[in-house]
Amino acid sequence: MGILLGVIADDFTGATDIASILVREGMRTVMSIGVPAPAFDVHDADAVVVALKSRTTPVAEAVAQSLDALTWLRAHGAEQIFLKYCSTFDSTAKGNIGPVADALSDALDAKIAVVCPAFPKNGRTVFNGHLFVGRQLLQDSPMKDHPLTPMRRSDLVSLMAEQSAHSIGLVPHDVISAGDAAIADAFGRSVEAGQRYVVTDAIHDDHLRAIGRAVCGHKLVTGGSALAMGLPANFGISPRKPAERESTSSASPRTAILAGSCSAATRQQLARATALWPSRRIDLDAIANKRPVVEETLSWAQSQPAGQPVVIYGSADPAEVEENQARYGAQQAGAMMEHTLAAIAEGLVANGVSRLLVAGGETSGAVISALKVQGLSIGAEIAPGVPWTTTLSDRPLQVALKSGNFGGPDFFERALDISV
Ligand SMILES: Nc1ncnc2c1ncn2[C@@H]1O[C@H](COP(=O)(O)OP(=O)(O)OP(=O)(O)O)[C@@H](O)[C@H]1O
Ligand SMILES: O=C(O)[C@@H](O)C(=O)CO
Repeated sequence: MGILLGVIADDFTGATDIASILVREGMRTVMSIGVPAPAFDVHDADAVVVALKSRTTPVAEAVAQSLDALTWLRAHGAEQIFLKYCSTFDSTAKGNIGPVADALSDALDAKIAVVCPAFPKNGRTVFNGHLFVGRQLLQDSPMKDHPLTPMRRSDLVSLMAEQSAHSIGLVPHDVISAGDAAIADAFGRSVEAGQRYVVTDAIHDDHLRAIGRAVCGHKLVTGGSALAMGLPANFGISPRKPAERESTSSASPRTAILAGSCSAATRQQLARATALWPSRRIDLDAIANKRPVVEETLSWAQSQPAGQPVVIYGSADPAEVEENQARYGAQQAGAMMEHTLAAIAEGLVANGVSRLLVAGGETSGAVISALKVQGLSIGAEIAPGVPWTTTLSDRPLQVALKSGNFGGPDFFERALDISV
């Protein structure tokens, strides 16, 4: 028997985010880093999540990678495809959400697909087509200062219309609240009007579950991870009990926290972590000036007490990020920091670190790729959208990939209290 649901995620943290929701809702789920290799073991999975690093790559590359993932997922029986993007609709001026959705819907001959990044438990809601982060419109939230995908508008219909070749509709909250029949009618009208996509409002989880029921049978679904909570039921699968939370034993594995995310949430979490544990800041100028940053950081980490995590971060506030970007270019500044953190991760693992917490989607992509991880199994949830995972490899590592904006101020402390 093949898999039921195939997920194409545009970054690695987003992939673990949706995988943990599918697991919680009862789906046996495996996550592949990149398009699975021929030997990738699907076991008896109901869902496979393919984690790509396609959020900020050139459009053609993102489309090609996503189509490769689609080919693999369909060959393995996927009945429905979910394109997972960020709950803050992170995209560049050229995409990549629209062009990838267009390519997937063309390949699937999908007449309609919803667009719904809402994740109410993490404060992301869609109201009259506008995306909110907490009480702020997306464009007023800290996402306006994101180093790679600054989001300076909030109207999802026009954001999607700019990126896609197709016309876009909106199913507002009153229709969503009116229930399944009203939503199905609205979708039918959108198809008749020739709209390929419908942005759906969603303010709380019940809305997402209703939309989930309404997309039963859609070949393509697009959205944030929370929209996936309603999908397993369409395949006759019901939720499982959440994994038990236990304290880790006193013999904790050697642990490192690596942060490249510059989000307000990560910087707040780092403020606490650096007050608790040995920490070291990575300076972008030092990297640019070819100082031996990786070697120096590794030897510093080796000299720290083994029983405590080490905290290594490049994260900076918006003013400093802006200065760095003016000096080196946004892409180059990001790439220099990502490569450096990835090389540090490789060295740490070689030196015996076996538990890694990584903050930031691009950063996680760089770290996990450098460690040549091929897949992850999903464990206990630390915070909504952030599970512990174990690498599928001969020497398994415990890894948590935290989306920049996820988790409360005590995220890192909580994570270390929860067993994988
Ligand atoms: N001091 C710095 N100056 C400039 N860029 C930086 C600096 N520190 C980190 N960066 C870059 O900022 C980017 C942060 O993106 P990343 O996806 O890792 O975090 P995020 O966007 O907060 O997380 P998510 O995508 O999960 O929301 C990375 O490319 C990182 O290398
Ligand atoms: O949807 C989210 O916010 C996250 O899963 C993510 O994609 C951040 O990179």
